[in-house]
Amino acid sequence: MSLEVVNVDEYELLAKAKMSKMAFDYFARGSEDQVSLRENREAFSRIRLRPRILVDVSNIDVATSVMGFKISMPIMVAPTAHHKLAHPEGELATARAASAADTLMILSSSANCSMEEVAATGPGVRFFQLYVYKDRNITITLVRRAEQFGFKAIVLTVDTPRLGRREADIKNRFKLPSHLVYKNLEGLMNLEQMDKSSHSELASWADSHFDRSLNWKDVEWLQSITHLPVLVKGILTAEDASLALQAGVKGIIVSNHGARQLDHVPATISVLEEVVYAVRGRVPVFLDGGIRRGSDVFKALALGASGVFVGRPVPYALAVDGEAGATKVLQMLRDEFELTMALIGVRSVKEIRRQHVLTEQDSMKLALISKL
Ligand SMILES: Cc1cc2nc3c(=O)[nH]c(=O)nc-3n(C[C@H](O)[C@H](O)[C@H](O)COP(=O)(O)O)c2cc1C
Ligand SMILES: CCCCC(=O)C(=O)O
Repeated sequence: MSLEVVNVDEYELLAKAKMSKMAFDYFARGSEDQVSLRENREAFSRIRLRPRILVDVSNIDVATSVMGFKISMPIMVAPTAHHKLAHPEGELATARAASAADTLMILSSSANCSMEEVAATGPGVRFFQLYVYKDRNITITLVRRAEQFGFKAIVLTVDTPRLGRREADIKNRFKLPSHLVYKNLEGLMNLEQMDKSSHSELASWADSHFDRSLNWKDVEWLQSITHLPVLVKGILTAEDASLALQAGVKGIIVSNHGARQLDHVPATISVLEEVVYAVRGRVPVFLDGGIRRGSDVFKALALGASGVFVGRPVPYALAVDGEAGATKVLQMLRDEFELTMALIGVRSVKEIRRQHVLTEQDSMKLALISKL
């Protein structure tokens, strides 16, 4: 297929043309009124860049290291469920693309491929994303498998005691096609068993199986059953960042679940700095939500993130062009990030500074000071 895709967003339109309405809406939409979904993007556009000129940028190094693992760039793959809805190779194609880009991937616990299958695609730095189910033995088994199949950390998603209200899925009566399964959970639970209170099978499934009682004590419990580092994904406030540190987590992902959970929460890029401030360098802070350009990556790093994760663009690109599409998404973001660095006058990730960006709050403060 000769397609000249020149930016990440173009994959969304191409994917829409290829996928069923039910599948596309599942990937694309946020919850309720899509306020946070829009805001995740718009908040990036309100941040301005402050380039420095006449810096020798003939050599630029975008490589970094995340929790002790060297990767080629601070751009990684977020856990998104059901990649076989996008492409028959599912998460296997994603894993190959992440490895080829020499970057890190988080495998969703709701993937259509198992940890074992993903591990068998070859070497790669991979974390496993965990939901905690009512039956704790399932969680223990998943953690053991993550250890066994070489996953390097557990990413506990903490913003989903219940599924957010995704009205497109309700209208479309979202249902996973019968040939696709929650591969990591096969044999561990009755996958058919769910209350039918919602027209979305996803919501019914989550509401039947997710443990709504999950709390900070369980974060400590999770760490007590594994030697793998535990990160929490879904922190949006300084208060919770402090509690996460008290609970002993090894990393924090600032995330609003791609605006699919509580609507009207702020964009993740708008709250990153308060979390970074609360954490004060004790553990790495990452961000996901609305990353579509290399300049978004730069802005997140300038505001204190150690790296970012990309969600929807990966399944969109898979739908359009399989593994090659996912590879291209990572390559385009990397190239744009490198170009942004060059035009801003920084040569390595370490040289990115807070002074390279101007937020709305900065502008307000400057305006106030100038009136004094
Ligand atoms: C289709 C889809 C499925 C997702 N599945 C999961 C999941 O299984 N576990 C999880 O922790 N987050 C999940 N997320 C949230 C992503 O990890 C991530 O927070 C979000 O997609 C980032 O925003 P972006 O899509 O704007 O890049 C999902 C998001 C989408 C869009
Ligand atoms: C049952 C959870 C499905 C995956 C998920 O987290 C999402 O669709 O956002």
